Amino acid sequence: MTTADEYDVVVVGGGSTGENVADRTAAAGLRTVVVEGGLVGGECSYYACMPSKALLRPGAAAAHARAVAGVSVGAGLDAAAVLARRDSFADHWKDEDQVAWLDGVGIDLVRGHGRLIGERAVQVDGGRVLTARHAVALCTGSLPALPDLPGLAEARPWTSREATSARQVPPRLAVVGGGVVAVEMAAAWRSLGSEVVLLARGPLLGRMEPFAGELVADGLSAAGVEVRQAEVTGVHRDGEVRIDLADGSTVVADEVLFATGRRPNTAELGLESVGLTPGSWPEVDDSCTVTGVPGGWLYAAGDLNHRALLTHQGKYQARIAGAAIAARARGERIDGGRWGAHSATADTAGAPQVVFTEPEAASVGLSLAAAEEAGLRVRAVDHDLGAVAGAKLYADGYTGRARIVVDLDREVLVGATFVGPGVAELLHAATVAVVGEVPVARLWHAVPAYPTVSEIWLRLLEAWRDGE
Ligand SMILES: Cc1cc2nc3c(=O)[nH]c(=O)nc-3n(C[C@H](O)[C@H](O)[C@H](O)COP(=O)(O)OP(=O)(O)OC[C@H]3O[C@@H](n4cnc5c(N)ncnc54)[C@H](O)[C@@H]3O)c2cc1C
Ligand SMILES: NC(=O)c1ccc[n+]([C@@H]2O[C@H](COP(=O)([O-])OP(=O)(O)OC[C@H]3O[C@@H](n4cnc5c(N)ncnc54)[C@H](O)[C@@H]3O)[C@@H](O)[C@H]2O)c1
Repeated sequence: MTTADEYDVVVVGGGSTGENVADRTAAAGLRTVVVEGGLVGGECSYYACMPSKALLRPGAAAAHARAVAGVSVGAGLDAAAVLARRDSFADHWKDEDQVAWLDGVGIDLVRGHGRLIGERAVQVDGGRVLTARHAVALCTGSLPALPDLPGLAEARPWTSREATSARQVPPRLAVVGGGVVAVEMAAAWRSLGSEVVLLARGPLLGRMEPFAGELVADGLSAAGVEVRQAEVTGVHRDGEVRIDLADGSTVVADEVLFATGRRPNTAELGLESVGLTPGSWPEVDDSCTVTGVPGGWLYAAGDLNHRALLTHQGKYQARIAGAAIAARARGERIDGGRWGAHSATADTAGAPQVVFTEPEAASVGLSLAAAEEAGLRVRAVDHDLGAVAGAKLYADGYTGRARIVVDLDREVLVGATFVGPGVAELLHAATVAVVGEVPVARLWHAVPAYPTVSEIWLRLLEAWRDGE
């Protein structure tokens, strides 16, 4: 027998995105429930951002210390201590704290697998039915996508989950892919002592400026990772793993990580009950309202809508969607214009991302290629980051590069990229410049302190002025 529970808002998926949608709708006085089938907090807390950055930070800290003459650092990392610190950043894979937070802000939690069964109705584990007076927000995230290769399933490959939660350092690790997960996990496990081979079928970090992938590849090679251009044709496990490559050679490893992208977590979500296709990425407008379903009651935010697969962008979409749900519930108009209160404009115009390798790669907005593809009249201005006094002080022999992409018609930045040690914290200034559409002429008055790495801004502006 099923029982019906009526809420104002039903959120399916309590990852970082779902938590933030619920936070906003509950704060607006709407009775909100979160349905979560795993751990409240989702991938970011337990199998993605937090554990991966906890694995990467010790190697980066050691590399930065080694790059300053006179500082003495031991040979390697204490892997057991690094893994223990990682465990604590993953809250030991327990979600009590996040459940307590939901409770504290008055959001109900129903544990189980949620599935749409029609308009404004979600069934949990085939039993209890939750109905929504105003909105259902789908925030079920994405799953690792594995290629269809002979022997792969039987070879029990690592996905991002095993790569962030493994308790032993594999002596030999092969990593397949050239995206963010591949380069970060290659760097992390190399720093912990694994022999790592990275098998990429194209340039690394293909969505960033080309120099980002090149400098990150150099950094990985310098750390001892073997970076190979290769197409994997088959995988077999017989104790160890054998990875066959298109050139006829074979790589042998103890574990193989497939970091080959993501697929939507919608196969078992009941999309067919509202006329959508199971297993697809739901299409949304800028307020994260699903466009294929009439009535404006269904939202999809975070990884699930495929706009920008990043925790901070998912949370941004959650704030936007939560505000849109609240506005519609009050009968107010949606402010959906460019940079409007209910428009996730930054997803396409100003989303920042940091790749936490050594060197780091940090970018916001459009690359030169993406800007040109979008039909903008742009000029890229580059500068050597290592030539800046602050960078020379930061690390002996500092190697890095920076680029701004300037829209020639409006004379504003539409993109910026920094690659080098410690550049992550440079990025937010660029995000403010891009999102604020600050005229280049005004940026001259934003004077970077001497001698910081931020003086790269001055060098870039001089290069722009001098037409280099
Ligand atoms: C290795 C790795 C490292 C990353 N590092 C970073 C980083 O440094 N910075 C960054 O910004 N991004 C990073 N990302 C991306 C980031 O993890 C995702 O963008 C983010 O987790 C998406 O959040 P979400 O809430 O949309 O989805 P998820 O975190 O996947 O949450 C979805 C939730 O829904 C639940 N769920 C799914 N289906 C159902 C259902 N039918 N019923 C009930 N519950 C359900 C799941 O259990 C889960 O808790 C990384 C990703 C990976 C793989
Ligand atoms: N620091 C961060 O911000 C961070 C860290 C990790 C992940 N993430 C997010 O998580 C998402 C997933 O990351 P990802 O690295 O898995 O995906 P990705 O889309 O960034 O990269 C996938 C890579 O796999 C390759 N690939 C795909 N199919 C393949 C095949 N059959 N054989 C060989 N190579 C193949 C692609 O060419 C690409 O290089 C990204 O969108 C990223 O934004 C962010």
